This record gives sequence, structure tokens and C-alpha cells, in this order.
Amino acid sequence: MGDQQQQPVQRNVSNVKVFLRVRPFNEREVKEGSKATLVCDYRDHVVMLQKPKEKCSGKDTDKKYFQLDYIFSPLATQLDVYRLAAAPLVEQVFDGYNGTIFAYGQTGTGKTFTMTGNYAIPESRGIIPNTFTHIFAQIANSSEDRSFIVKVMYLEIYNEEVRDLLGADPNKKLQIKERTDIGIYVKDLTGFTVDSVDSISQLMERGNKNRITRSTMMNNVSSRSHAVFTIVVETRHRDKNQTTVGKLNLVDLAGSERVNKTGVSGIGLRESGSINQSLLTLGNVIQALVENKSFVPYRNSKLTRLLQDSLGGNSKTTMISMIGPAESDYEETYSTLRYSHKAKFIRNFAKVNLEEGGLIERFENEIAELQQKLSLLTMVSDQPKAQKKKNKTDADIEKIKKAEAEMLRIEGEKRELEERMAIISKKIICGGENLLEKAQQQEFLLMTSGEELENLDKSHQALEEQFNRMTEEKIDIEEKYSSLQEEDMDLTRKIGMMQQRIKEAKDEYADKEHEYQREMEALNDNNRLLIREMQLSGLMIDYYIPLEYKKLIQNYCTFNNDTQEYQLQGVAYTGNNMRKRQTVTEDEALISFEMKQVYHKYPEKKKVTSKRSLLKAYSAVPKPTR
Ligand SMILES: Nc1ncnc2c1ncn2[C@@H]1O[C@H](COP(=O)(O)OP(=O)(O)OP(=O)(O)O)[C@@H](O)[C@H]1O
Repeated sequence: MGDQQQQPVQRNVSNVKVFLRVRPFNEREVKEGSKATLVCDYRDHVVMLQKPKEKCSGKDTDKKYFQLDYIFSPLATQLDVYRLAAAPLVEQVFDGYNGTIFAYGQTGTGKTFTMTGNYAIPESRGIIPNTFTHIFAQIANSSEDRSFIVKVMYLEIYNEEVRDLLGADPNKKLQIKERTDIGIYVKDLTGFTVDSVDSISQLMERGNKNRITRSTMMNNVSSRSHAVFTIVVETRHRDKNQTTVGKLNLVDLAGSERVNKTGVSGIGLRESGSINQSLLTLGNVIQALVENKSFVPYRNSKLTRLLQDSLGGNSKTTMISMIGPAESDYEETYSTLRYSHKAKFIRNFAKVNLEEGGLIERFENEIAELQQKLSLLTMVSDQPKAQKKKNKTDADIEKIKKAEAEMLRIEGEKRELEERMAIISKKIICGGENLLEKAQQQEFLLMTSGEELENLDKSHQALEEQFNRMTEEKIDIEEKYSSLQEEDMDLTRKIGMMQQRIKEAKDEYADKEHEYQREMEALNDNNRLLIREMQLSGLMIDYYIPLEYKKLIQNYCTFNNDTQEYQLQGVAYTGNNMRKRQTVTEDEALISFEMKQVYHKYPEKKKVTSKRSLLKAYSAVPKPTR
């Protein structure tokens, strides 16, 4: 299987999917009045394993919990198991992926029942025969620009020897080999190309007859070997000019067993030893893979070597673990659950297997060559026959005989070519070809309607999940909403405070404005008073002081920048100095000070009314005497 392109191969990383199937109580267990050792939570896929009463210590450890990918109850049908655990992998084989489904568990728990079942009763058919119907239905439903070759192989590992269940000699020991391009394979294993459900089913039945089984105390028909039924689907995608090859391994393991429980002896004892040994190695491989160890003991058993690609390699893998419900199987069930739970953590790296020059291409080329030969022969045989002469010579008769013999030979060769072409053409199945019998079609319909049910189930589940999600979202929104409400309340409170502050500021502004108006009015009043006073002073000066005095006085008047007042020079010559100085009370001084600052404050009438009149009180200018 060489990769067509040199681009890096895209690997699909996926964990091993682990399904659990619980077998119903069997006849023996019912007779013995066995108690159940399990309680399953089918919704959350959790199984609780309870220690038998006599072994209980009263501690929490008496109960063990395991979560798996899915749990099938004892009521689950073969189709339920097929649809959920197998169908998705079968479909991926058509995309060029390798897939492995293996049944694991203690002896007598239902591995063969799950993988093979009873072919004679359609509803009891197991995964392997249901896969046949699915594969051919898939081909019938695919587009016409696809062609397929389906090939099957069937082997068993018995006492650490690989045997070909479909080979001429089932006792012949085969060898497991490895190649970088195709991975692990069994050398000289017989492969059969099949073109119908019947042909593949016949091969399965033939192989099953060759499988070694034995009656034990635990199982009337106990498989003494691990069996691997392999279906290879080569798909030629004409539209993409690409060929993919997907390989599906359907594995029915022999069950682990306790010799004292199964009651085997002699050959059975040896079988038991090698079964347990290989299952122990399988457990060690699972352990090593889960712990990410650099060394994984694949080579310690034929089983693990053969399953190397399926465990941590190029494959999508599903494990179906079988357990019995009875308390008497507690230890074995515990062991199965422990390994199954571990297997969930194994990571596989599947890739699409692209094939260059696959079987389909080779067969198609061969058919083209055969067709060419056939048309040449037809041309020869269609050549006009020699004219019939009335009087034939011996030589003529000889010639005719030769020609007839040649014709016969050509016809024979033509027939052979046609047969060969028919055989080869039969191997290639075209997409859209209806390969299912009516009954099988009905079965497939049953499966698809089951699929619809499952889809309904899934959509119901999805709706439930959506509902839960929405409820969570609602709670989330409500929480956010209430926190928003709180925030809103907080903001409203802050806005109220701000509005209050704005109102206060506005009031203050109005007060200030009012005050300013009042001040302005006071100033204006003051100004008016001053003007009046100045008018009075001017009138008195003009009236009482002669002009020459006035000019004289003006000449003596200088403005003092420091005090910002007019001062009289040579006051010594004035009569005012001779006058007894009127004492200015503290109050008056204060008033005079205040008057400089606060104009709207009116002094009492009796006291100094203005600066100027204050100044006047100290005037050094003599009053004219007339
Ligand atoms: N889910 C089931 N429903 C009904 N019967 C079942 C179921 N599972 C198993 N059985 C019955 O239990 C018996 C033992 O089953 P089976 O042979 O498949 O076990 P096993 O695990 O393959 O055992 P071993 O490892 O010994 O080969 C069979 O008679 C089978 O029909």
C-alpha cells in the first residue's frame, strides 16, 4: 500500500473506544440463584461492581466504579450492538481506514455470540455477518464512478500457532511478518475475493467449522483459539483517480478462564495455558501503551503481534468487553473491567491508506488486454470463407480441414478469454450494483430504520443536551442579569448622587449669581454715592475755594503710588496742621479698612461714609477764610 503523494500523511488520532456488554443470567446461574454483582448507570455509562458479601470489608473499596464509552444492557439486541459499536468503523473502511473490533472477556460471557451469533436466525446474527450485509449495501448505495474489490481472510491463533481457517490445510503453521508499507501481515494466508453476501457468508461458515472449540463447565461451545476475520475493501475513486484500501479486523478472542472453574484437563489444559498467557500479554501491552512506555511487549505473543497495528498503531479500534452479571464471576469481571477501562486511554494513529496500482487497476488493465486479443481473434474468425468449388481436389479438402481446425482453436481461445474476463470482471464490483437479495434488502432497511431510530435517539439526546445547556445558560444569564441589576442599582444610586451634586452646584451657582448681582448693585449704589459726594465736593470747592487757591492746592497735591492716594506737600504751611488732630477710633479704622475691601457694606451715617470723606477728616488744606 504505497502512498501516492509524497505529502506528509495525515494521521487521525483517536482513542480505543470501549463498549461493555452485559450478558443476561444464564440457565446455570438462574438455577444456582446467583446474585448480581453489578449495577449499571446506562445514561452516564458507569458500572458499579460490588464485592460479594462474604468478601466485603465494609470499606468504600467494596464498590468499584468504571466509566466506559457505552454500556449495552442484557436486553440489547444484536442490531443495537452492531449499529453503535461496529457500523461507524465499517463505514470508515470505505474511506481507506483500518479498523479493528475485538471482543474481550471471560469465557462464556458472549464474545462469539456478539461477533458471530447464530447465522440461521437473522436477528441473532452477530457483528461479522451483519458487516457483510452492511458492506454490500454500502457498495450498492455508492456512486457509479467507484469500483470495489472485497477480499476476506480468516485465521486463528491456537496454542501460539497461526492457522489459516480458509486454507487447503488448516493445520499448516503460518508466520506473522511486517512490512513498512502495509504493516503487520500473515505470510501465505489465503485471501478470497467475494462479490456477494452469500459468498462471504459461506466462507465464514467454512472457517467457523475449522475453528477449534471444546465443551467446558463454563461454556458448551468454548472457543479454544483467538479468531481474526479480516475484510479488505479496495475502493477505486475514478473521479479522483485514487485508490484507497481499508482493512477491517473482526476479532473473537478466546476467553480467559480458571482451570478449576472450566474443569479442563489434558489438551484443554495446554490450550488454557496459552490462552491465558496471550491474554496476559495483551493486558501487559495495554498497560505499557497507557503508561506510554518506550517498550511495548507486542512480540511476547502471536495475538499481540498480530494486533500491533490495532493497539497504538494505524487503526481505529473498538473493544467490546463482555461480562457476566453473576457474583460468582466477580474476580474475572473485575479484571475485565480494569483492562477495559485502561484500554480507553490507548491512542491510535489511523491514516487513509492510498494504494498505487492496486488490484482493481491491475484487473482492469488485464481485462483491456484480453478484450484486445478477443477482437483480434474475432476479426480472424469473421474473415470470408474460401469460395466453395464444385470439384474439390484433395489439396482443397486438406485446406478446408486445416481452416476448420484453426477456427475451432480460435473459438476455444475466445471462450477461454471470455471466461477469464468474466472471472476478473466478477471480482470488481461497480458502485450502484444491487448485490443484495430482497430479504437482505429488508434486513438492511431494518438496520437503516434502526439507524433512524438511533438518529432520533441521538437527536433526542442532543435536544436534551441543548436543553441542559440552555438551562445552564439561563442560570448564567440570570446570574449575570442579577449582577447587572445590582450594577444598575449601583449606577442609579451614583446617578442620583451626581444629580444631587449637580442640583447643589446649580443652587450654589444661583446663590453666587444672586450674591454677585447684589454686589454689583451695591457697587453701583456706592458709585452713585461717590459720584454724588464728588459732585458735592466739587460744588463746594468751586463755590468756596477761589480758583488761585485751588490751583495752588492742586500744585501741592501729588499722587502717592505706594498708598494710592493724593498727598499734600508742605502741609506745614497749612492751617490744618495747627488743628487738633481728631483721633480715629479703632472702629473707624476698621471701617475704613473694610470700606476698601467691601463696597456694598454701608457704614453708619454718623461715621465716615467713604474713603474720600475719611481722607477729608485728615485734610491738611486750610479752609479759606473770608
Ligand atoms: N447477550 C446474550 N444474550 C443471550 N445469550 C447470550 C448472550 N451472550 C452470550 N449468550 C449465550 O451464552 C453462551 C456463551 O456465549 P459465547 O460462546 O458467545 O461465550 P464466549 O465468551 O465466546 O465464550 P468462550 O470464551 O468460552 O468461547 C452461549 O450459549 C450464548 O448464546
